[in-house]
Amino acid sequence: MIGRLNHVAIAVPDLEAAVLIYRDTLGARVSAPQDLPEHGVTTVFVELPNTKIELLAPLGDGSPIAAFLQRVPEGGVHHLCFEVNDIAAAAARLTATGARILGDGRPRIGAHGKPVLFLHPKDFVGTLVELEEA
Ligand SMILES: C[C@@H](C(=O)O)C(=O)SCCNC(=O)CCNC(=O)[C@H](O)C(C)(C)COP(=O)(O)OP(=O)(O)OC[C@H]1O[C@@H](n2cnc3c(N)ncnc32)[C@H](O)[C@@H]1OP(=O)(O)O
Ligand SMILES: [Co+2]
Repeated sequence: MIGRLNHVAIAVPDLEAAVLIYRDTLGARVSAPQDLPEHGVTTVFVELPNTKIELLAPLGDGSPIAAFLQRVPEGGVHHLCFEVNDIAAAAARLTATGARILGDGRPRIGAHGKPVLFLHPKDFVGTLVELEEA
């Protein structure tokens, strides 16, 4: 069911510092920051030949990454995003197995303008999983 690895997300306390590391120290191509108020994050994408790294900083009150950054103040790997062809079919299959979809269970439009949903890390060997419709 899952296809390509769309991105690996890293939650960071300081987006500018993280951009310097990826752009200047590691020499990667880095996008401009994008505020996504409906997701409570600001994102920067690092473009690699085979996938992307999503740098995530909290935006506004009640950001879903706030508690994570309290636990890991220096930042760390936050989620993996896999592509699926049909997100409604993927959601139906996953809920049938008992996996928990986070939020209201319905896909929302993600950073690439496509529907995304998130799966509870406790159901996926301790890793928060995002699915994005390809
Ligand atoms: C726009 C976009 C895009 O790419 O298109 C994005 O990615 S937006 C990316 C930001 N949006 C999201 O992440 C949306 C989905 N995420 C959420 O709803 C939340 O972050 C949760 C995953 C529910 C976690 O929330 P929070 O940390 O406040 O809850 P909590 O403290 O009760 O955590 C419950 C348990 O899950 C663990 N836990 C929390 N976050 C985790 C993570 N990222 N990876 C692995 N485990 C994690 C905690 O340690 C805790 O374990 P213990 O019970 O053992 O202590
Ligand atoms: Co993501």
